[in-house]
Amino acid sequence: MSAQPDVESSSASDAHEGGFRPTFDVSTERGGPNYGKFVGQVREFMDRVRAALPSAELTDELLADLKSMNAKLVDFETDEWTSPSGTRIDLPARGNITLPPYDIVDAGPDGVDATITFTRFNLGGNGAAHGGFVALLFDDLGGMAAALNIEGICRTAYLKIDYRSLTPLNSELAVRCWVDRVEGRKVYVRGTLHEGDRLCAEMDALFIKLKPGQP
Ligand SMILES: CCCCCCCCCC(=O)SCCNC(=O)CCNC(=O)[C@H](O)C(C)(C)COP(=O)(O)OP(=O)(O)OC[C@H]1O[C@@H](n2cnc3c(N)ncnc32)[C@H](O)[C@@H]1OP(=O)(O)O
Repeated sequence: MSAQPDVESSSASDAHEGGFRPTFDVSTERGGPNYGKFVGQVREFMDRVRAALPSAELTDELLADLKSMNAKLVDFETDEWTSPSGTRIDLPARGNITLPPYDIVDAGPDGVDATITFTRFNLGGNGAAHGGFVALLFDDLGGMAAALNIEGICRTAYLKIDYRSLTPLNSELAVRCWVDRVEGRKVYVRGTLHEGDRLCAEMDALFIKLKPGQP
């Protein structure tokens, strides 16, 4: 972990008055020391499923394995504030398997710099990344840039992506998000995604600072 956003810690039992919790229990321990490797295996599995043409026998075998693994997790469900998948700030994308596994290079009020390598799971068509994953990447990192700039929690009001050139798989890309201007509760955020010098996509987004208790 080189430069993760400075998210304050709060007790999981803190009331948040029905609103988006402004602080949450960050953790580098939940799920154990091998939780990152576990997430890595989950991500590799999703890549391999996307890429594979399994035999009928292998599909049946994997189906049984997956039923067994799902059954093991049933009794360990927890809320979003304490699940390591989303709060493990030492892991790519906070360990959140929903997100592309970006790595934060630098994050602060001036903006967020990160790297991302899209893989087979992120395939859109004909070898390029799906535009929805590009938007997801920008939504999360744009929201982070907004939150760090205003020191408050925001929600996305709009998110506009210009896809300037194809976004490749299996190549490390640089993503940057920064606050362009703040007008009251309105936080205008811009972003870029590059492969080397080549611009793949740009973001223009509006995030709204939530009022106390606002969900
Ligand atoms: C460190 C961890 C970082 C984690 C980052 C995670 C980022 C993830 C972010 C998300 O994905 S959030 C989920 C997607 N977004 C939503 O579900 C939001 C759904 N919409 C809402 O909840 C409300 O519409 C919203 C909070 C965005 C705004 O409602 P409000 O009642 O708080 O504000 P209001 O409608 O009064 O608008 C405030 C100002 O923004 C303006 N505005 C709102 N929506 C707009 C819009 N879409 N376009 C342009 N302007 C807009 C509005 O005109 C007004 O301008 P003025 O102050 O000048 O009058």
